[in-house]
Amino acid sequence: MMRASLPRAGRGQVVGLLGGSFDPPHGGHVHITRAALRLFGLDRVWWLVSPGNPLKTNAPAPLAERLAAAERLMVDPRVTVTDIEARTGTRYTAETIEALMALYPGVRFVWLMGADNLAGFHRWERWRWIMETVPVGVLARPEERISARMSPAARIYREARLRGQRARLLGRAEAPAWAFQNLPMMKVSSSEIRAAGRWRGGGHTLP
Ligand SMILES: Nc1ncnc2c1ncn2[C@@H]1O[C@H](COP(=O)(O)OP(=O)(O)OP(=O)(O)O)[C@@H](O)[C@H]1O
Ligand SMILES: O=C(O)c1ccc[n+]([C@@H]2O[C@H](COP(=O)([O-])O)[C@@H](O)[C@H]2O)c1
Repeated sequence: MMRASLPRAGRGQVVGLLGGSFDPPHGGHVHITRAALRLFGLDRVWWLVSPGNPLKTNAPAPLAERLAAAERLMVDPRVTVTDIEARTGTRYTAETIEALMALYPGVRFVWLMGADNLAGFHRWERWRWIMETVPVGVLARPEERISARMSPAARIYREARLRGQRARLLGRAEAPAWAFQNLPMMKVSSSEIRAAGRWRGGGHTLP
């Protein structure tokens, strides 16, 4: 079931995009969203609840259940939970960003992700295009700081990193630009919650 309308954004606004399976959403997602708003100079964050991660083989719980859980958890007027990837029919992040740029001319998008995703970012479809097109904000995640910092993406784009206080300029920066933000970390993940049987939507596997 899809949402009735697309999220709104005005020209010149800076919108952070947090893509994820959110299977289920948890406090770590809320924590990094608030940190990103504060630290990267963002006006809004949209949670892009993914119909399915292209690199994951297990199907997530139904999209409607994940959206509903995300809306219950993330209550902040600056944050919108959206199923926009189901509407645009895009799965790969590069395609999604392309579609959003066409739908929202004049809006500045920033891609957000946890450090675990920076570590494997070079395996994403057209990842260099993403780096060259939108600023990228990376939030520290337990046990992932070193692998993220040593990753091919971090090494190749070393010069484009905004360090320290300059991370606040990320939202207005021209790509390539990225920032790695250390913050008090929350050791929580969707997989742990599913493994503990605390998510009734879990346990779906692809045929
Ligand atoms: N505790 C956390 N700290 C920092 N980043 C996080 C945390 N939890 C999730 N993220 C980031 O949020 C985004 C969406 O995460 P996702 O929905 O895949 O949750 P997850 O907990 O990583 O799921 P799974 O355990 O199934 O891989 C990703 O960029 C991920 O790196
Ligand atoms: O575009 C890709 O190649 C790609 C590969 C892996 C993950 N992603 C995106 O990264 C986000 C986090 O994914 P996940 O499954 O770790 O929650 C989500 O928006 C995915 O669509 C994108």
